[in-house]
Formats: sequence, C-alpha cells, structure tokens
Amino acid sequence: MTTTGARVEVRNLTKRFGGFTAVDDLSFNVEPGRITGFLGPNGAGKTTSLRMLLGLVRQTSGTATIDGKTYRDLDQPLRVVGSALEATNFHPGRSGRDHLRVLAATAGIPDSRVDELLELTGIPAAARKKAGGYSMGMRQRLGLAAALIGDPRLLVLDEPANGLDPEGIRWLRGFLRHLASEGRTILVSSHLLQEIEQTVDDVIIVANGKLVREGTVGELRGNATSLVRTSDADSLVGALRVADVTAHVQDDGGIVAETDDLRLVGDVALRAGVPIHELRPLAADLEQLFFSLTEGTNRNLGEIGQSAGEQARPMTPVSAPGQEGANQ
Ligand SMILES: Nc1ncnc2c1ncn2[C@@H]1O[C@H](COP(=O)(O)OP(=O)(O)OP(=O)(O)O)[C@@H](O)[C@H]1O
Repeated sequence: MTTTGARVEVRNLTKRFGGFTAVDDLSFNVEPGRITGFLGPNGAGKTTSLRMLLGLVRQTSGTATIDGKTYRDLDQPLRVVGSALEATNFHPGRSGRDHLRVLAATAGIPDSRVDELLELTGIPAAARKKAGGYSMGMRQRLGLAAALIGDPRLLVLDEPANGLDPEGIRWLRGFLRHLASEGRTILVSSHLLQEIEQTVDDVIIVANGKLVREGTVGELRGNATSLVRTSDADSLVGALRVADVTAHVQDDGGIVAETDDLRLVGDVALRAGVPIHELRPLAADLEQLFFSLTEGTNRNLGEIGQSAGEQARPMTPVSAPGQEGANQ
C-alpha cells in the first residue's frame, strides 16, 4: 500500500507565554516518506511547537502548515494527521477498544478498523481492559492506535518511546519504518537522542526554543571515516594516499582514513604488503554532538537545577498545567 505523505512547513514559529519565549523563530520542513526526529532537552519547546502545528495552541507569530494548510483549515483532519501528544490522555474507566470505537465513530470510521489497529499495535489482549490499568508501554501503543485511526498521511508523536522497554522500542522502530515506507510523513519528538537515533532519517535539534541544527543523520554524523591499525603506519598512509584516500596517523598510532570503504583499505594494505591489526568504521558520536549543541539548556530545571556556568533561563508559568487551550 502506498500513501502520499503530507509535507510539514514551519516558518518563523514563535510562542511567548507572558514574557517567556518558549518557541523562538523556529523554521523547518518535514518531508514525506521519512522519519524525522524532533530533538531537544526537556523544556526546549518541542511539545509547544507540535501543539501549534496541531492547532491546540495559538502561536504568537509565524506559521505551521500541513500541505500548505493550517490544521484548522484541513477538511478531514483525522485522515490527514494522526497525533499522540500525551500517553496518559485516556478515560481510565474505558477499555482501550471502547476508546478507539468512540474515536472511530466521531470520524465515521468503521469498527473493523479498531480491531485492525489493536492487532497492529500489539495490544489485542488488552482491548477489553480498562485503560486506567494500562502500563505506560500499553498506553503508548493505545495512543499510537488512536493516532492511526483515520489512516493519516502524517503522524506526529510526542516522545513515543517513553515507557517502552527495549523490545517495545525495537517494535516501535520497525513499525514507524513500515509506516514511512508506505509514504507517510512521520515526526517524532524525543529528548533522548539514543532512543531515536536508529529510527530516524532526518533530525531537527532545538534548544531554548530555537533551531540549533538540522539535517539527515548522515549529514550530522559528518564524513564517514575508518580506523585502521598496522605495524607499519607510514607505509600504509603512503599507499592510501596513492589510492586517493586521505589518511593521517593519530597519537595512539591508529590511522584515520577518510573513507568508509573498508574493503578498499584492506586491498590497499594487501597490495602494499602491510599487515592489518584492526580495521573498522569510525562512527561519529552523535550523542556527543547533541550534548554539545544543547548543553545547559534544560529550561525545566530553572536556575537552581542548572549547574554553575550553564545558561539558566528562569521561567514563570502563566497558566497552570491543564489550563492550556486552543485560545492561548
Ligand atoms: N502554558 C504554559 N505557560 C507557561 N510556560 C509554558 C507553558 N507551556 C510550556 N511552557 C514552557 O515552555 C517551555 C517549553 O516547553 P515544552 O513542553 O514545549 O518543551 P519540550 O521541549 O516539549 O520539553 P519536554 O521534553 O520536557 O516535554 C518550557 O520551559 C515550559 O515550561
């Protein structure tokens, strides 16, 4: 099955709560058929941005559109966008199945879709249990099923890996990949890079409400290199250079060659008659990059929680949690 994914465009999006700027002139695109990670530490402005995209919070300025339209202007929103912003948002006394049936009914979707989704998200056995008794992982799966009810072209998931065990995270990864391979657009937020690093194609990193980096995972990792060790580093570096591969010897004697073609490096070494003791790809440390871009920007900690030297930004909530509404 193929689906035409919806394209998301965010332009100069800004949200101020009183004097506090939660989202600050943010611009990015999210492309169909790809999984995009929306990353940033706690308090970076991810949820607020997603809420603006979904028409749940009114922006101070800027735009967030889905195939050129704001959420409010979509004709059949559930058929275009499915979202799971909070895993706990279910009536505790209602079964998972009933929750989905109510949703389906409001959107004119047949009940058969409910069973299909319970099966797809791996919670058919829980279907008759009250959602109040669900584990965090089950709530996440039910949230995902609810998001998919209208077979949407865009899926927006806020911290979907929260509360999932490693097996659950592996399942989620495969599930999202399958949905993207059908052409859908998938936007997933997370404050933990390692949770979604293997899941996403593109990354948007925010800190203090601002965009700090965006690109494909490959671009963020930078040029692929490999590490090779030998007893005759000078000869191998020379032979690699002849083969048009830039290489240099590190302090510990290892050679960093600017290619990820390990076979080429091995062949060059063989021709040069140099023994190889180690040969492996060098993965750039994305986690390190993420920390260096966002270090000290967790605004939820306030001034006290931040360690000395970090840039703390105090915040004063202007409304209590749960009082947020579409008119903000
Ligand atoms: N209604 C509100 N009134 C005042 N401040 C708010 C409101 N909603 C969010 N904020 C603040 O805006 C900032 C961004 O919050 P947001 O929830 O968007 O961040 P986040 O990146 O999603 O973080 P997390 O990973 O913790 O969910 C935070 O400092 C938060 O406390």
